[in-house]
Amino acid sequence: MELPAGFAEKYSTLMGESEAKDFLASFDQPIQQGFRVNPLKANAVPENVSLNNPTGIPTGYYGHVSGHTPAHTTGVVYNQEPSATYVGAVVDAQPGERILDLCAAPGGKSTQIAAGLQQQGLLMTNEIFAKRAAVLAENMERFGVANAVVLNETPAHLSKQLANFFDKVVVDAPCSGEGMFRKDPDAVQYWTPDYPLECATRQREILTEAVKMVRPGGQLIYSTCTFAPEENEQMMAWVLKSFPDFELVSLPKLPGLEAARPQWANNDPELSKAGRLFPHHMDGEGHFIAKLMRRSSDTNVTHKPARLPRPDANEVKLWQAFEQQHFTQPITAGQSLTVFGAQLYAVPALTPDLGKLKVLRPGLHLGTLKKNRFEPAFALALATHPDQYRPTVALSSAQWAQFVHGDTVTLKKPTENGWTLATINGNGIGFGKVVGQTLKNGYPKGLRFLVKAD
Ligand SMILES: C[S@@+](CC[C@H](N)C(=O)[O-])C[C@H]1O[C@@H](n2cnc3c(N)ncnc32)[C@H](O)[C@@H]1O
Repeated sequence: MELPAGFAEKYSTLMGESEAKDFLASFDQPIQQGFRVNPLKANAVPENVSLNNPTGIPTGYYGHVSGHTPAHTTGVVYNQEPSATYVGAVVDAQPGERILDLCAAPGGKSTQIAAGLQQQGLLMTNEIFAKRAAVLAENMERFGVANAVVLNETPAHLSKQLANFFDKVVVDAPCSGEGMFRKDPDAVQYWTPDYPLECATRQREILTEAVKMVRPGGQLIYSTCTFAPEENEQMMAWVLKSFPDFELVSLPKLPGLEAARPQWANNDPELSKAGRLFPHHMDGEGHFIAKLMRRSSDTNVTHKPARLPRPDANEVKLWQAFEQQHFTQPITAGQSLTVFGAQLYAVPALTPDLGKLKVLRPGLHLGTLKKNRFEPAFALALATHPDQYRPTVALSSAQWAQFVHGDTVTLKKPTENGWTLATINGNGIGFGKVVGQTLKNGYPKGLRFLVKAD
């Protein structure tokens, strides 16, 4: 690979000739692809994929799963570069926590965090760019996440509204992307010797807001996919100096994860608590990960609960009638509901007042309120375990191909009429309305595709 001018020289100076030789040679090695399986789903083992997991991330494997497979369309897998899966492992989300993923699109870390939360607690997932935020929302839906609020905001707006709120704030920072050179040729084009410093300026701005949102005793997880010390060890040295109530904490021992290099910053030995992944030492791309703890203080933090537009009594009745008819147990008991236009959402229990923040999804999209009827949403289908819902219809592979193409599916025998959860390999793929032996297609128009024969 042709590396940008000045890159090899920089790392030869930093690493010394001997290590730099191996490091630079790694750019000519093929990349490793990876994917994670989704523990929120049934049968979370994709078909036709050999499972190979030397990283120690329990749900992470080497390989790639096509977007046009039952496993991908039902949210059983998320394709993610192996090193990137380490960030979620360091976040180590636990059921019940409140977590903010501040730079979240397209959703690799957020879907991994959601898996750890197991639908309990709150994930606020944010992306500053609207188009990327839409992709984030789509991935959260496909993964079947029921306890996420998706936002399209600046870090500064968020920190004004959500100071001291989160148990964990994740900053997977926009960076110079040196660790992605092998995977993304655009990253090579962008790079100049000054680019890491430009990125570092933006990272300091983001971190200045991020620290405000960590509750006392909470954690800040910072990661990049670059080798540049300016964005890594030097950034952490700056955090420790600028925010004295934060301290670095040791990372879990994971294969290939090595200590960061204090000598690339101010020699503070604390910096070695952060971690690095190098492609000449492990089978993945370059990453940096650090975990910081905010020392506890007496700050008494209270946040008002979400104040979102409520559905009227008739609208609530329409949803409850649907819920009673189709779900084996109520799924929104104790949760508040909100309406955005005609769209009904279930708001995650811990959601605070969102003020004037730009909200893309205030929780799980339940469906559309029509005059005297309710139409369930795609997101609800993907978040519903088939055991929770009736009626369901199990599609064959050929019927699944018709369904994701948007075609009407003819069922083998007549089943109960009405809104039916179509499934494949034990997971929901969408709702469709059954009339006799016909399943009318409810697969979203924007997601439809033609399954090509091998
Ligand atoms: C490394 S990517 C995030 C990848 C994501 N966490 C994942 O795992 O899929 C960094 C993200 O930060 C966003 N970003 C760019 N500038 C930003 C800013 N000033 N504040 C917050 N986020 C920003 C980018 O649009 C990008 O989506």
